[in-house]
Amino acid sequence: QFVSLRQRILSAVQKNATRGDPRSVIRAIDQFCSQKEWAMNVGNEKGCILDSVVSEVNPATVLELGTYCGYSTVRIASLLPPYAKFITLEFNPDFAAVARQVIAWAGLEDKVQLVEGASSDWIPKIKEQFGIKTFDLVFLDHWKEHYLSDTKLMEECGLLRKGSVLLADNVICPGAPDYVEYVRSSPRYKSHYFRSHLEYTKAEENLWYLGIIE
Ligand SMILES: O=C(NC/C=C/[C@H]1O[C@@H](Sc2ccncc2)[C@H](O)[C@@H]1O)c1cc([N+](=O)[O-])cc(O)c1O
Ligand SMILES: [Mg+2]
Repeated sequence: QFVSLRQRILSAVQKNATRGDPRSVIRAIDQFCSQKEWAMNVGNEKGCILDSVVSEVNPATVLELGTYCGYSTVRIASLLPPYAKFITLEFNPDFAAVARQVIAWAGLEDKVQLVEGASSDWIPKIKEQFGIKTFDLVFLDHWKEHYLSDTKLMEECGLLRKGSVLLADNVICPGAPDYVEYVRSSPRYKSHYFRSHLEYTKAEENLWYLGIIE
């Protein structure tokens, strides 16, 4: 019968990765997506940039928008200090179900809370539901047309502070032009981009790094 791409990614992890070894989970997904079928994981090239930003920020609180199969969730969670609080929001229950199993295979289920639902519904509830004041790091990788509205919503909900870092995937491809325009023209943000390539391809892409300066 038909097996979905997300199921094939999960099977590749269960077949080729070692339980409790996050790096082997990442490698298994990257091998599957570069050799068998493309999927919209952030991938290894941009993933290394993500790793360096996580290591540099060394965040106590992290929010990921768009879990998908949990690839970037595993990359981030494997680098966090023990006391860190990491929330990842996923709208699609089928992707959430696969991501939970990928995160568990990596042995990181205690490091991250996967919350199902829409970011626009959950962002206003995070403070009281999870006891988080502000986020040190936010990784945006969900619907590109929601980057701007969700960033404004996080500002309005007081979830961002001076020093918070926002890292956005796909500002070139598929693109988030309104978001780039807003942050580039806002005095609140110091921004720059990391040149890279679209996952598993040679297409030009950037990760968009934003530091909140006031
Ligand atoms: O479309 C892309 N990503 C959209 C990702 C969406 C993910 O986030 C939620 S939506 C949601 C909504 C609200 N709250 C949480 C999650 C979806 O269920 C999916 O898991 C994309 C596309 C390409 N590409 O090349 O076409 C490359 C990429 O790297 C991409 O990230
Ligand atoms: Mg992406």
